[in-house]
Amino acid sequence: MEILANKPSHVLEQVALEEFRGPIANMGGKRGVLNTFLQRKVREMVRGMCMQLDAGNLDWGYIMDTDTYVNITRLQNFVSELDSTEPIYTGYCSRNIIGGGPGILLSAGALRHFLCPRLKREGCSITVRENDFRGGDAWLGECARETKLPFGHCTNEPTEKKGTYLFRRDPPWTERFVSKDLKADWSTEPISYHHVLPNKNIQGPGADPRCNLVRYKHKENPSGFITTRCTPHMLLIGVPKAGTTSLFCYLNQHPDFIPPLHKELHLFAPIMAPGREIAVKGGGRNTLSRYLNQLPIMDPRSGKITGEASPSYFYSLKAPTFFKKNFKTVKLILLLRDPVDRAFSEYLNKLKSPAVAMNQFIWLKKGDDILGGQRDYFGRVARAALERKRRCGESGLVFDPAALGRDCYLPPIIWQGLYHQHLKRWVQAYGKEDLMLACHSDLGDSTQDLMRKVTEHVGLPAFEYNLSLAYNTASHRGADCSAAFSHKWDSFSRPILFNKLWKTAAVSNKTNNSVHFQSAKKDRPAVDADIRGMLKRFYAPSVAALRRQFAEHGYSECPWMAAYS
Ligand SMILES: Nc1ncnc2c1ncn2[C@@H]1O[C@H](COP(=O)(O)OS(=O)(=O)O)[C@@H](OP(=O)(O)O)[C@H]1O
Repeated sequence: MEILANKPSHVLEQVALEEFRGPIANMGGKRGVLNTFLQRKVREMVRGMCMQLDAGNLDWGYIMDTDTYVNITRLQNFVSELDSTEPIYTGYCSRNIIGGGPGILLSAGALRHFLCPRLKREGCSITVRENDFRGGDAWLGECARETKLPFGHCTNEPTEKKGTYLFRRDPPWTERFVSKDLKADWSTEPISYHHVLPNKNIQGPGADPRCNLVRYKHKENPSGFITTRCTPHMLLIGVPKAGTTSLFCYLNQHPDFIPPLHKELHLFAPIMAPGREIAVKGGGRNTLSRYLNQLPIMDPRSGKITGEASPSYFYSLKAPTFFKKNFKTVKLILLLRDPVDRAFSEYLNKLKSPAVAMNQFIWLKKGDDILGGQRDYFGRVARAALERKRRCGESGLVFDPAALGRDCYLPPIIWQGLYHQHLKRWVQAYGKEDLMLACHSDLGDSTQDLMRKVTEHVGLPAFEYNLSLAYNTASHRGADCSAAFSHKWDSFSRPILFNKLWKTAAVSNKTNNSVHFQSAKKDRPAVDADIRGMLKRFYAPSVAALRRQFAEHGYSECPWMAAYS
């Protein structure tokens, strides 16, 4: 017995497209083009089966796409109880056709006596409709009706015993989203299911526990389908200017890590004002779905994970509990840098843009020469921070730009170094097994060791990273290396927002990114010794509190901490 499992090969698609280039160009509406292509594709697949039949090579034909999972042994068992000379047209029965997703089974009888003679004569017509989704399965359904080929052997009809669905519309890991009466018994593996990534190495329906599956409806997907996503399994939560770009870009090299649309998706963006949570871009109810659309689509059986790096999360009041509740399997990483070096790096970065600098060093007056130099401006920031702390007390300092007029305002460049205030929320929500604390200085000579720990922490197999370059350094600023890794996406896995936002940008960035944001690990200008002294005095109590937190929760200290006592 031969089953011709007819996945659309590139050749077949090419043929369909080549033949169709003219009509497609004249058709205009996207749906119409898609419908026509899909219908044409299935017609070519059935034609291929007819040729095999004529050559005496076919008992059964099975039409499926690259996103269909099929257990061929189960399929063979299923057909072994049927007579291939009978006209059989079956699979997932949907109204009066066989739905295409999980595959369509056609017997030699159905092909020989119904479909093939018709295709050889006038064929079945291709329907072009603009606003109606009519895929290849609908075409085959109409063709079957025209030729009076009956459909049957449905295993998903309401009368069937629960759990006998053999051709399923969705993979087992989406089961919990399916309404109760449709729930199947997955202990018996079905013949096939739809909505998987093409992955030839996968056996069986077991899902990866690292995938925390969520289902949501989103506007961006033109088909309007409900979508499932794994929430990020890894989050690099901070701190800004601690080498987060390098760490994230190194991790992107791992073959089992699939990158998101770009670094810093910013589900929370509290930098300008902790407490005033600003969920960037979109806002409101669509925020989470927009966020998820920037993540790749993961097959939970693929052994791969995704994650993202938004250093501002560390300062969010809501993020720790939100992630705990909604991103259930998440592994967090926090890199901490000496707060004075961190502030200086931020200062050097913000100097690039006077407008941003104005925002950051907000107590400077309009007309001040912001780009004047370290001694003037970084020094003024340091002096003002100390003076304000003396006058207002640490608890009296305000971080909200709404309080700009008040003399106790402390701008982000400084308050972001008060780590102890923010760490407490994270250690309350997460234990050591989920929250990894590391030091910026680990990115020096011991980067390989740091990456080994990171890899282990996020549950990936060991990997030898290329750590020769550093990203986002003072001489080569830029926070995004995802484009350099976008080859890891295929048409299934790539983030939905990719199409909208990145179509052209990604292509032009691809080459740029791999060189532009990288440099040799160079020294940047040193912090002036007096200014360092001032800021050290400012941060000393905070670092002391941080050390107590580290001790209490069993973390190893960073080398710079002792220098603050
Ligand atoms: N491998 C390695 N070793 C040592 N230092 C490194 C490395 N990679 C990045 N860096 C330094 O980290 C600073 C940038 O940090 P981030 O990428 O976290 O910045 S950002 O918050 O994403 O903008 C930036 O610090 P400054 O140069 O002091 O500005 C980078 O030089």
